[in-house]
Amino acid sequence: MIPLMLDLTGRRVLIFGGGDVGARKAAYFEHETEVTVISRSFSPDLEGLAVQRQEADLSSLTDEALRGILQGAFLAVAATQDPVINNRIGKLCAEMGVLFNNAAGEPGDVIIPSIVRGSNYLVAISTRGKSPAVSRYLREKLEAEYADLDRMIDLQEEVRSMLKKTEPVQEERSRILWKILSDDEIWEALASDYSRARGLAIKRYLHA
Ligand SMILES: C[C@@]1(CC(=O)O)c2cc3[nH]c(cc4nc(cc5[nH]c(cc(n2)[C@H]1CCC(=O)O)[C@@](C)(CC(=O)O)[C@@H]5CCC(=O)O)C(CC(=O)O)=C4CCC(=O)O)c(CCC(=O)O)c3CC(=O)O
Ligand SMILES: NC(=O)C1=CN([C@@H]2O[C@H](COP(=O)(O)OP(=O)(O)OC[C@H]3O[C@@H](n4cnc5c(N)ncnc54)[C@H](O)[C@@H]3O)[C@@H](O)[C@H]2O)C=CC1
Repeated sequence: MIPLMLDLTGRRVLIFGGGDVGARKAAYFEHETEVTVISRSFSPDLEGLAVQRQEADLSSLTDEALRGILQGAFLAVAATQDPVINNRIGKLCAEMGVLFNNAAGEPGDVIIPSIVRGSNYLVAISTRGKSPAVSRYLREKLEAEYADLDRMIDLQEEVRSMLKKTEPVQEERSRILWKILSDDEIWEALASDYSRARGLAIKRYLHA
C-alpha cells in the first residue's frame, strides 16, 4: 500500500453503519465532499456533522438494492459491527470499482490513516492496519513535538525566497535552510515570537 493525497471535491463518499466508528469516519470526510451515512441507527456523534443520513436495514437489502446505493460512489466505508455485512459491501465495491475501506472485517483497498495537519502541511500515518493505537500514539507525539511546524514552514518559505534573490549557489541555499531547521533557539523563538525567530535566522545565517 502507498499513500496518496486526494481531492475529493465532487466525489460521493458512503459510510455504512452510523455507530461511533462510522461517525468518526464520517467526520474524517465531512469537509472534503458529500458524505452519506446509511444505517439503521445513528450515533449522537453524528449530530452537527454536515452529512446526509439514509435509514436502512442493510441485512434485508438485496445485492441489487445495495448496488443501487453504491452506484456513482467514489469510496465506501463499512463500519457496522457485523463483518459479514461489511465484507459483502466490500465484495460489491470490488465488482463496481468503488474504493473500499473496511472498519471491521476483510481489509479493503483503502486504509484511513491518523492525520497531523496544519495550514501548511499534512502528515498521514499508518501501521498498515497492524496497530491503529500506534498510529494515534505517533500522531499525538508529532502534534506535541512539532506544535510550531506551521511557523517554521512560513519562515523557511520566507528565507527561501530571500535566498533565491541573494545566494546564487543552490548548495549554499540548501545548507542555510538546513542550519535554520537545526537551530533549537530558532524553534524556541517560533513558539512565541515569529519576528524574533525570523530576526535570528537572518542575523545568524543570511548575513554571516
Ligand atoms: C485497519 C484500520 C481500518 C480502517 O478503519 O481504515 C483499523 C481497524 C481497526 N481499528 C480498531 C480499533 C481501534 N482503532 C483506533 C483508532 C483509529 N483507527 C484508525 C484506523 C484504522 N483502524 C485502520 C488502520 C490504521 C493503521 O494502519 O494504523 C485511525 C488511525 C483513523 C480513524 O479511524 O480515524 C484511528 C486513530 C485516529 C487518531 O486518533 O489519530 C483505536 C485507538 C483509539 O481509539 O484510541 C482502536 C482501539 C485500540 C486498537 O485496537 O488498536 C479495530 C477493532 C479492534 C478490536 O476489535 O479489538 C479495527 C478492526 C480490526 O482490527 O479488525
Ligand atoms: N476501524 C476502526 O477504526 C475501528 C473499528 N472498530 C470496529 O468497528 C465496528 C463498529 O464499531 P462501533 O461503531 O463502535 O459499533 P456500533 O455498534 O456502535 O455501531 C454499529 C452501527 O452499525 C449499524 N448497523 C449494524 N448492523 C446494521 C444493519 N444490518 N443495517 C443497518 N445498520 C446496521 C448500527 O445501527 C450502528 O449504527 C466494530 O466491529 C468495532 O470493533 C472499533 C474501533 C475502531
